[in-house]
Amino acid sequence: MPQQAACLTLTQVRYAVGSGPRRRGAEGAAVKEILAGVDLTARRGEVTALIGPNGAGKTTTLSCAQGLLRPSAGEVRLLGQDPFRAGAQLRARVGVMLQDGGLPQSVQPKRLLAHVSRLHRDPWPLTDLIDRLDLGSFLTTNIRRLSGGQKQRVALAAALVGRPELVFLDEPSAGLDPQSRQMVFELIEHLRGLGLGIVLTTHLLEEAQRLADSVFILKDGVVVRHGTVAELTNGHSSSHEDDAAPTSRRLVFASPRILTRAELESAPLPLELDGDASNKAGARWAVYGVTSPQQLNALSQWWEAMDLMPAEISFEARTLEDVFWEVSTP
Ligand SMILES: Nc1ncnc2c1ncn2[C@@H]1O[C@H](COP(=O)(O)OP(=O)(O)OP(=O)(O)O)[C@@H](O)[C@H]1O
Repeated sequence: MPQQAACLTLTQVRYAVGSGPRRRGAEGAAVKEILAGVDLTARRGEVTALIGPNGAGKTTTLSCAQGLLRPSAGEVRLLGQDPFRAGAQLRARVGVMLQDGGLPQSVQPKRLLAHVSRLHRDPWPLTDLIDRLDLGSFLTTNIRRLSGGQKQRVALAAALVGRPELVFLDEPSAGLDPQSRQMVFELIEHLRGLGLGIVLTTHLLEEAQRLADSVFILKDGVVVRHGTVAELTNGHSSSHEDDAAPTSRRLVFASPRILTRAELESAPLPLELDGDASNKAGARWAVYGVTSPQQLNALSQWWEAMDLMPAEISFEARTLEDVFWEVSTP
């Protein structure tokens, strides 16, 4: 498949507080580097997900990408322009949905959307947007009185009403119930089909795994891994830290009984409870880094030493969540 055109590129973007071009003269100011050289490309017709632990710099990256913050160094090109210097014309081509919604509180969604719609030359037909996001039942309720999930959907509608070429979504499905989340997923897939570039941050790794064409994992202000979900979960990352990426799948076994601390400590390879399971009879344990028959043998000897016959053994493909944990754990 031919590669889609880039709609956003960040090249070695740095952002520091307590320094920066305007404050260079302020001697002795403590400098905190929040972004330490972020490289990122987002393409039209693709969903690009930015994931990473709290404080990794995701929101700061989006703010630099949108031109809300001026990087201390590096380059941002948003639809071919520098977003920090660009005028209203560029802003009209970009939709932004902020993490806290950023909505006026004492307005009804209907009035807000009609107002935003009038600001654009070729707005999305409001009836269609209202239908797709199921806003009909609370269109005339003041935004202040809406639930968190309803506000999220209004914020998403406001970001889309101008038919942007690129949309930034900061945690678009945070706080949504499963039904609303599904609605938002379907809308994002629809937007991708229309050829929009979609850049989103999320803490929901299933969401990134399901939606994203391209994933960037940020940690301590740098991209530590990036690639498609398949590339990342197979251990092939396009990042410069490639060499450190493990290439194994994980082995999962079900233990017929609780494992003692001493038994866990004597395991030949790192062991973790699978998902949100607890250490009980029947619990599934994941073993990472099984890449050779020798390691499999060591594991088997460990089971023998503990007189433990697993109720189930399987190799499973790694998920984005596994990759995330590998990257985020110190
Ligand atoms: N203006 C500022 N002054 C000082 N520190 C800041 C400033 N802006 C952001 N930070 C710090 O920079 C780090 C990155 O913040 P950012 O909001 O970009 O992270 P994030 O990945 O979006 O986090 P979260 O997942 O919690 O939303 C945090 O430690 C934050 O406290």
